[in-house]
Amino acid sequence: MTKPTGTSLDAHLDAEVARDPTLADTAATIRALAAAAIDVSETCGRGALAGDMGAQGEHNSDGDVQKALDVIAHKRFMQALEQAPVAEVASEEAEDVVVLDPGAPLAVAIDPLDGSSNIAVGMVVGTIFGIRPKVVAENDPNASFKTPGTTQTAAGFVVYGPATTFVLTLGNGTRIFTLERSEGVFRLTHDALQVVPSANEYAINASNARHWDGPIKAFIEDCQRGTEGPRDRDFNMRWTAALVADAQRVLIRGGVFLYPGDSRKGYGQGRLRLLYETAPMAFLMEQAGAAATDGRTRVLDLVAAKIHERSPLVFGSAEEVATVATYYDGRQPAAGRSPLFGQRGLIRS
Ligand SMILES: O=P(O)(O)OC[C@H]1O[C@](O)(COP(=O)(O)O)[C@@H](O)[C@@H]1O
Ligand SMILES: [Mg+2]
Ligand SMILES: [Mg+2]
Repeated sequence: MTKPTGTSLDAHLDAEVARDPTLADTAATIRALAAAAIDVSETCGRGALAGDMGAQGEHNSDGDVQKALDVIAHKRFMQALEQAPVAEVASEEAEDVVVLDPGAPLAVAIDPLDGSSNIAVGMVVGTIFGIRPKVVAENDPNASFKTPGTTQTAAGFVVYGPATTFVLTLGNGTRIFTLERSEGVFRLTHDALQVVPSANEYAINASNARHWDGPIKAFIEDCQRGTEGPRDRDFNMRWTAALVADAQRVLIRGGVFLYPGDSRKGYGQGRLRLLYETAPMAFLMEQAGAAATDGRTRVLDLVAAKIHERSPLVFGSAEEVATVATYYDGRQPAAGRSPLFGQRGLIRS
């Protein structure tokens, strides 16, 4: 781990704007989001004392049942973005794009509360955001969100865990800032992260195995076969049910995260949403020397047709992400795989 330098997030943003003055509005927006994140962290930190944060309400646009904390976080971040140079917001918790200051230069995609299934049981949750230039188009209110992830000027996520961390890129590396609660200041603790290219840890919700396509089944099966299979090394598995927690672990110690599309109804493109989950994560990962695809295609090149569009996601150590792609394009030997491979898990080493 790089030694904590203690630089504050504000000082880092000042330095980034000095490096590239076109980032001034992006930096102002990040400052607003960071202030709101501290408030949400306070609420998360009170756990059940803050009330039943997992209480179920309406369904959001993606069909998920909204939890109380989803709505609280959404409202707090929208308040923050009203005070920032932001024209419009695509939020997981709002059906349509929310217009704030039409003349402002930026658009923000946000997952106000990531890992919602963890709320009621007091496990790690987070927030994810991507910032991009506003695009004006006569007949399309969503035009700003119909550009590839490469147009993002910044991306980040917050982890409300044992510590509250603010993970950020403005296109000049990925860094982790940790909240010094006594000061109410985020301070640099992991500078210019570089994700190890190869690692022995994968993250996937293994309960969905029977729903995966052949390449994912084969990739995971080979990880599970360890030294007795073609990977010739043993793997460990983690699944936190919070994308932000898995992403922070991958940034710090490497590994590969997979949320593939599967055969369940509505999961053909997986569970995660391109604009406010996979594209911000992809920017952060690539800026840390890692990779992010939908299994085959670079996530940052993808363009959303709808603001809540889902996309499969594979990210992490670059060699592992590349290895997954070889299972899709048939470069992996099918040797030893029965024609019924995967239906009944016939391979038993
Ligand atoms: O419950 P599953 O299918 O394992 O999915 C877990 C994934 O769903 C998510 O919770 C989706 O995010 P939201 O909670 O913001 O909807 C991710 O954080 C997490 O990686
Ligand atoms: Mg989420
Ligand atoms: Mg969410």
